[in-house]
Amino acid sequence: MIVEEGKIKILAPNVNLRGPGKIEGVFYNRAMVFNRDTSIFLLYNLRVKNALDALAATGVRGIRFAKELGIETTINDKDSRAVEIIKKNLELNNVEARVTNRDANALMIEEKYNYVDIDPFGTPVPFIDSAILSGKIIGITATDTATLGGRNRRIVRRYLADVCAPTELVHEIGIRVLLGYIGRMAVRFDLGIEPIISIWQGHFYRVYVRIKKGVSKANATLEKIKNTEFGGPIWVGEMHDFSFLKNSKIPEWLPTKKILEKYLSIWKNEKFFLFYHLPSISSELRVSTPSPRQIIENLKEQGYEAYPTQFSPQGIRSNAPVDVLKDIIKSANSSHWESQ
Ligand SMILES: C[S@@+](CC[C@H](N)C(=O)[O-])C[C@H]1O[C@@H](n2cnc3c(N)ncnc32)[C@H](O)[C@@H]1O
Repeated sequence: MIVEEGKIKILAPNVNLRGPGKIEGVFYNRAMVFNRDTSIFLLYNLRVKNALDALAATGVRGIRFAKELGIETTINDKDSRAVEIIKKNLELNNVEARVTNRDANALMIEEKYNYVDIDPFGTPVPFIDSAILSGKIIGITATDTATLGGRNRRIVRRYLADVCAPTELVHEIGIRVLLGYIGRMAVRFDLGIEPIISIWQGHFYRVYVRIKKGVSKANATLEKIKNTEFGGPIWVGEMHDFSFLKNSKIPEWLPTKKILEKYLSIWKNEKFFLFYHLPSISSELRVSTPSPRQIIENLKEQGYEAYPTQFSPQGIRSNAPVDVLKDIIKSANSSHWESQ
């Protein structure tokens, strides 16, 4: 089957239209178009010279790097059937890239890249050490979201963490477990990390991280990894690079441009550690939940910062203390009844 994505066409022997699934063989996952678009978005704005698509399957991501961005790309998969498909797909798109048939870890230990992409089935843990050593910037997908968020506490230890969060916070905690893990692995090599974008969409997390050399960067990274009331160790620093996001542009041709626009408008201000979940606070107060937009306005009127979050349409990120928020919710409820 031939599928189109962005500016390329892909010969895909197995196509998965929804969710991560467990299809055998070389497969193309339609549910990951947004995931791939975020890497095109990042590299379009960072303008790197070379990149490694370390776990490539059909090669769709790496071929997009080469064709859409003109990046010198190495496309790798340890499965020789995948490598055959990748070569055919390069021909199909009339574009060149280096294709390798190696174990990704062996390749990354030997070679350095401006950007390294790790997009495995399930957990990225087996590839993180070598990705940190190979890439100046790394993009990591994790589809083991239940594990990372602590819903499977038995195996969250895979990330050397122990967390337990209320349902509404599970995905932010999960991303912070992942960032915390990458950070702790980096500091062992006297390296530090700086997140550029952190993403949750349905069944995956995706983080883009700069790897910074030096003891001071490693120390600064450790400062941002702590135990919290929801367990740990987790990343407690910012999840995004706001100056990068502020100056970034979305390429016109991305198939999920509209979705990315929505996310970007949220990421640009997605500050602070965790968020307030309005329905939880309202139910504690036994009142109804006002609209998040109204609460954000009220908080701003009182001089606080307040923003939406990608993790919940009913969530608000703010530097206001919870009591201020409770007062606002209560008065929103009484003015609602007065106006009836
Ligand atoms: C989820 S798929 C990659 C999907 C692809 N990045 C995309 O965007 O469509 C994971 C791929 O990793 C490959 N793989 C698994 N372990 C590997 C290893 N140790 N070294 C290289 N490739 C590996 C598998 O053969 C599979 O094709």
